[in-house]
Amino acid sequence: MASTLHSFASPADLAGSLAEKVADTLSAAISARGTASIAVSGGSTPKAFFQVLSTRDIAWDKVTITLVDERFVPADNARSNHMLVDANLLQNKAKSARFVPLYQPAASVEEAARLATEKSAEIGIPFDVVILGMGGDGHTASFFPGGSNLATALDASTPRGVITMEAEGAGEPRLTFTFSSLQDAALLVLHIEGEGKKDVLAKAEGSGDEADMPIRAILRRATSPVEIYWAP
Ligand SMILES: O=C1O[C@H](COP(=O)(O)O)[C@@H](O)[C@H](O)[C@H]1O
Repeated sequence: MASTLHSFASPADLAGSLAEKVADTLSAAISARGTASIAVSGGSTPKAFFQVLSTRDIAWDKVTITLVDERFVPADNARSNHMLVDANLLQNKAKSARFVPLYQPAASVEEAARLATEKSAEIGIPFDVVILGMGGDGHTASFFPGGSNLATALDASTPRGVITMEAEGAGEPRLTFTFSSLQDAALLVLHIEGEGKKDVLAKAEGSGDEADMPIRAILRRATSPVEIYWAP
């Protein structure tokens, strides 16, 4: 599917524009169905965007927020994506939104993935908004090069849900929605910042295997247009 690059002069300009686009999309879904859903990424990039989005005046009590992926750590661990969302998005007006975590205490990461699949099934299909990030290795969500379940994660025929992923570059074991869960969002966004990430994107947009740069699966096969938001 096609992608569109939206470039901004600064991360602050990007955060304001993306927050407005997301708020409009969520509000339209609420007007149409009475509810809305958004799956966001963690890492370091989205913090400013989360802070601006949290101040937007929409019916947050009708919005369900979840994560596209999570490290297999509790929410009080500094590596937790839940912690990042809690501290920066579930604040201000967005405090009244419902949050569905991917991590929960379980005997194994596989059991945690099963529980997360069960819990997230209530959110509804497709997501209204998905915000993806991208690592310097071309991973997105927790689709890491060399990942233990990468082929399954990227296979369009894999049922929607949360699966596990382990990879050299991932640190802890991961919980990640599958490609099939994310790729048909009403608004599908790739949010990256910095010159380095722009170079990674250019490489990903070139030829090569999806397994080497898994973001290629989204760029090449997502059903929804990919809106790329970039600032230096
Ligand atoms: O580990 C992760 O990395 C990616 C990219 O993070 P960034 O800090 O380079 O923006 C992130 O999208 C993903 O959610 C996270 O688990």
